[in-house]
Amino acid sequence: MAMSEAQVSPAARPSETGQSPPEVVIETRTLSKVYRDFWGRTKVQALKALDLQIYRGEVFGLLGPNGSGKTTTMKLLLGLLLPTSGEVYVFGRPATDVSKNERIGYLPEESYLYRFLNAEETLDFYGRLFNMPRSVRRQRVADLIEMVGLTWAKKRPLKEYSKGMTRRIGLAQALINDPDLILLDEPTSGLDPIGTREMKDLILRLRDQGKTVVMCSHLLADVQDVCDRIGILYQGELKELGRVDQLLAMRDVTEIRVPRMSPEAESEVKAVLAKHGLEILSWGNPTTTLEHLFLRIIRESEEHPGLRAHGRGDGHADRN
Ligand SMILES: Nc1ncnc2c1ncn2[C@@H]1O[C@H](COP(=O)(O)OP(=O)(O)OP(=O)(O)O)[C@@H](O)[C@H]1O
Repeated sequence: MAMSEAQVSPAARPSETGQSPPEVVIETRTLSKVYRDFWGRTKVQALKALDLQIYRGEVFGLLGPNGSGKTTTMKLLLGLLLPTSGEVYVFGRPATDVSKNERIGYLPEESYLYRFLNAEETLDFYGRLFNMPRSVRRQRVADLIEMVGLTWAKKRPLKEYSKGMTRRIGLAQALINDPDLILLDEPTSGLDPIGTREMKDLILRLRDQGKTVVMCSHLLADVQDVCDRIGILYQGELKELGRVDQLLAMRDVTEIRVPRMSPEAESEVKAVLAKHGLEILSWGNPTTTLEHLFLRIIRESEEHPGLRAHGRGDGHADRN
């Protein structure tokens, strides 16, 4: 993700500006989890000696293949599971201290919501669990429904919701208590490209408000798009950790982008490169992303209903 100076997360700032270190929101120290069977025998070592710090105001992505320990880590952070060994601190308190959960919002991989309640009733119910006064609750519910784009369906029972709509109401529920830390398990799963873009924009908005977001996802393009830092788990071990832009940078390749070149300029540039003994690894027009193309077509179709000329593989791609 190309980040402007203003977008750089607090996690990146100290080394660049010499300011005081960022606030640590999550800290795990040699955190391990073993699932045991009925007789107490080791069944699965789900997490092995995880050392991790996550800072205020960053979007952190936890990646890994199926069964690598992502959900286990989330549950340990929430205090839903107890570690076999090691420590977990959230907001400086042990994860088992449930009072810290008042500052956490959690979107599980599958939301278990009451199918016969509508969106308003669902959020009102969760607002009541947080002892929110009626007037505050009413406003918060309306704001969240608007934020996740479900105003048009707010009176429909959740059993009629599509997977994408269910994901949205799940997110609204996770945000009901205006949490400082938001844990999202597969936030974009089941969403169409528009819903995915909206979810990603929402995550970035939460980050810009100073919230901390930790997300697990198999959708790597989404992770690359929104995460400041990632950790990659494999069989319960942290194999890689770092800033996305730094991990993905190809330091031994130089890329230059200029507006379309004239044939004369092209041959001159090629001559200069040859003079310096530089082999051209690729030359041509860059491509846009499929997400960009899809969103542009939908936007244009909304603005101009009716038949659309298609099949333009002729270089009309967006520049970025
Ligand atoms: N309750 C449980 N009892 C026994 N083993 C479990 C339990 N929950 C998870 N495991 C095992 O722990 C390991 C890690 O599981 P976890 O659900 O944390 O992985 P994950 O990375 O979230 O996977 P996925 O991408 O499939 O959601 C897996 O081998 C899983 O089978």
